[in-house]
Amino acid sequence: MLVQPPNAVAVRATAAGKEPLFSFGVIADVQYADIPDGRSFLGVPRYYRHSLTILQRAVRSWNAHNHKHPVAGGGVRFCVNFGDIVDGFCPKDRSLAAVQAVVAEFDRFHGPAYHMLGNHCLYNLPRSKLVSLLRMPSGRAYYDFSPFPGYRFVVLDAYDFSAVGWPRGHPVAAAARRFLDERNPNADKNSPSGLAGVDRRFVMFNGAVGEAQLRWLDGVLRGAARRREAAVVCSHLPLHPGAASPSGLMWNYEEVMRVVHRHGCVAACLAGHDHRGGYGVDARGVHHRTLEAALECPPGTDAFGRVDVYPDGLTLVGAGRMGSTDMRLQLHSPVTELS
Ligand SMILES: Nc1ccn([C@@H]2O[C@H](COP(=O)(O)OP(=O)(O)OC[C@H](O)CO)[C@@H](O)[C@H]2O)c(=O)n1
Repeated sequence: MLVQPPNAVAVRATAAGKEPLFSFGVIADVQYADIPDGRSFLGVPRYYRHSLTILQRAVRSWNAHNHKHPVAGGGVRFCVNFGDIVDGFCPKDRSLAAVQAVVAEFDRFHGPAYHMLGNHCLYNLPRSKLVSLLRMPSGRAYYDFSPFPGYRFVVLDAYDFSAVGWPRGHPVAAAARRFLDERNPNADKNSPSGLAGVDRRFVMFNGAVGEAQLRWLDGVLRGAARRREAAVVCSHLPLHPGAASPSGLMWNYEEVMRVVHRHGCVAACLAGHDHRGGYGVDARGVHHRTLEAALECPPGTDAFGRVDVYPDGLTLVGAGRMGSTDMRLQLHSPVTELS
């Protein structure tokens, strides 16, 4: 059975020729640092300064769209930054200034910016400091908000259970380290060498949603389903093997997706982290879009986007290296049994 949110009633038109209900801006993996260009561990060029220019162009584009389309209730109402605001190579005495420089660019956007934590954020600054600098509305790194009647956005903390971002000796860091030791035999736990298929996700630069956050997610989605809201889940780490390389996935993506599928109200899961980007639809009809990184765009190129939300789906309008993706609503009846 197809379940639709209240404002989907009787509207089955495609995006063409229709005004969106509202739009939001997206950008991922800015990884800004005021340092010369470099390369990833695997040799992919990274443009640490140019990524800030891309963010500036993104903000100008979102603001200009609102100027051109001053639709009542519509327009680019907010933007979402999918994490890794600063790069791990940023000299640590300049981490704070780098994050502040990026936040200052988001402040030029004429609406709220919603952030999430990535591994590179946590290489630079303590999570409590980041939660405050990034003005996370709940005072913690996971939260939800409703930007438009009938819609709910959920932001996950993908490093809630992780070996990064917790002080040495912290019980979470110690437990996450034991978790990795049991699954990754390499001395360097950032290396997926020898791991096969989705087991390649068991590396230190990934993490998981912890038990308390899973219970919170269950409650938020239960409430959304009861109110017949359509939900969008935002996470630094991708949640579907069809939309990312195995080494980029969240450790417990299956557990998170069981909660997501249980309520039948999630239209799409959006993510960053896997810089090449990806897209797939899972067996329950949930769209998974991993966004291309700003960091790996050579000067003169871009990677950011705008998502137009229609009663029957979401359309990502990508700029530059961020491809456009049409995601029609396929919400299903809730799954009552865990599979
Ligand atoms: N095989 C590897 C890969 C990486 N590392 C080290 O791990 C740290 C994080 O890697 P990095 O590529 O910078 O992580 P990102 O979050 O930018 O990107 C994630 C991937 O794209 C997911 O698909 C860094 O210190 C690397 O040197 C490693 O040791 N061995």
